[in-house]
Amino acid sequence: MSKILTAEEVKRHNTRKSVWMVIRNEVYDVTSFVDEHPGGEDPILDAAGQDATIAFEDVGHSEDAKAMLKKYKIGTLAPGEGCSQYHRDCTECNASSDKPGTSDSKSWRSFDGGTPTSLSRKSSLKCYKEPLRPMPEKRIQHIVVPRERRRRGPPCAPSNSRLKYVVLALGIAILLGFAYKKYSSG
Ligand code: HEM
Repeated sequence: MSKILTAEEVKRHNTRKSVWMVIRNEVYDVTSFVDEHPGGEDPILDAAGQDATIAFEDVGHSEDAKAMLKKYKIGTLAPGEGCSQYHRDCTECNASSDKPGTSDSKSWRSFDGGTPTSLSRKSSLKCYKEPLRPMPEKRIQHIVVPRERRRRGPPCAPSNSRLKYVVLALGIAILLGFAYKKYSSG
């Protein structure tokens, strides 16, 4: 069974020595991954000890990256603990007393006393919502196919219809040649 962890515990692991973060209510210890992270150590260290759900999703991590998370999971956030705009499920937020902005708020923002810059873009949202489309699609917006590649065949090749006329004309010429030979000899 998954270990239940509090936001306070996660927050303590916010240095290079120990890097914990929350993504969709699951707690990950990614200390050993900091050096291996293909996106460099900075984004991971920036999110250390915090809820990194939106930071993680915003990058448009691949399915492989999402699958890798499993390896680093160490527990699940205690119910209500991560109730902030980064929370997975709005119904939980709405039902809970510790909504963001309230005086007894237990949101990550109030724990940290501020919103990390990478997350501030969505700070007006109450809950984190699944993006409608996978992020990688968003990143590949314009694929321009060079004009030359769109043509079929080399540019100087005779077109099919022109070839037909040439063959027809040759056939007629041969037939006329035979007919002329026959009448002139006979
Ligand atoms: C905590 C677990 C994390 C894992 C397992 C992980 C894994 C990966 C992997 C495998 C890639 C290579 C590209 C891909 O396959 O998507 C990547 C790229 C990247 N990651 Fe992470 N990542 C994690 C957390 C984060 C966080 C919290 C951030 C914060 C913003 C972040 C920012 C980035 C960036 C900026 C790139 C480069 C993207 C690019 O070049 O297009 N990652 N990550």
